[in-house]
Amino acid sequence: MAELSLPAPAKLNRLLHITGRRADGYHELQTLFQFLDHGDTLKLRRREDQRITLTPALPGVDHETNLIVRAARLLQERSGCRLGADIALTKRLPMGGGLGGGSSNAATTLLGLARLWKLSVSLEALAELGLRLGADVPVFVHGHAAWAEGIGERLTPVELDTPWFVIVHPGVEIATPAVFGASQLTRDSLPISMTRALQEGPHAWRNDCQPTVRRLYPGVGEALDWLSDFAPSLLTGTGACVFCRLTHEDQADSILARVDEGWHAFKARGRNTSPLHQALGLPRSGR
Ligand SMILES: C[C@](O)(CO)[C@H](O)COP(=O)(O)OP(=O)(O)OC[C@H]1O[C@@H](n2ccc(N)nc2=O)[C@H](O)[C@@H]1O
Ligand SMILES: Nc1ncnc2c1ncn2[C@@H]1O[C@H](COP(=O)(O)OP(=O)(O)OP(=O)(O)O)[C@@H](O)[C@H]1O
Repeated sequence: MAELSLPAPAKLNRLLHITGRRADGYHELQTLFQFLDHGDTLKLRRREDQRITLTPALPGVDHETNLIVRAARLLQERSGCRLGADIALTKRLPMGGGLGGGSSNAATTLLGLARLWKLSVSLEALAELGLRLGADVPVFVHGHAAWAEGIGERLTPVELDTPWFVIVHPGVEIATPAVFGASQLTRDSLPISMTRALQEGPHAWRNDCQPTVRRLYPGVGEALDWLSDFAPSLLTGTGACVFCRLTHEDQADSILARVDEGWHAFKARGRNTSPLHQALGLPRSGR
């Protein structure tokens, strides 16, 4: 096998609490991660030399800073592998959308290249490597919906409802550090137990970044207000995407038919097992 075509799915933060800030500036979170059956696609082809090529380039992202290239280089360094890869990316996820596109691209690269290069490396080791690239990478590596704590890397697998979602991107790119650096951000939510969060259920779930993002990016507030007329809506991550939960696909279709021009919107189904892990035929992660 010299070539693989693999999904890099989106994630939603179904709930996001900020419970503190560490000395290094990173925030302590509690979140519920779930995957969507929608995302980018990576085609990976093995090279016999050590070059990593990526097409097309992403606007505003240098080759060496692209998370796909960084993930590939990290894996080469860590494993001592002398192979390379030609990688073709089909980008569907908006950048700076809170859907974890870059992190998911990195995780797909790590798992895909480990398979292509026939490396014997555990998911645990790949998740550790991934954490150096971003707080959201480990959940994509482990591949199961999860309750996350720490900076998002301490994961407990969970089973969540798997409804249809409508996801709206209001055409604003939000840099995660801009939200985490905002002075008004709530940083002192009381930690709750995973059991309590799951018992309370989707009706009670909130995102602590939402009030700050509304204030800083009025376009996101408009999308939230618009979508909330159909069903309770929330921000994912630090935005800019907002989503609502629906029981039937045709409810999603009727919302999509009314979306404003200038907004990008799509429907997707929640998935507790990552489409990446399904594509690779990986058994459920043991943690
Ligand atoms: C908000 C979430 O999307 C929730 O899933 C993630 O926690 C963000 O994860 P990510 O995009 O992978 O973030 P990283 O690339 O690790 O960090 C980007 C920047 O966001 C801030 N950051 C990120 C994660 C975190 N727990 N606390 C932070 O304060 C830091 O300023 C960091 O420099
Ligand atoms: N392969 C990649 N795909 C997307 N963004 C990348 C990639 N490599 C580097 N980046 C950089 O990372 C930034 C964040 O991208 P990403 O799409 O992951 O945002 P996000 O969905 O808001 O992430 P999160 O939810 O993890 O905060 C981009 O603005 C871009 O500069």
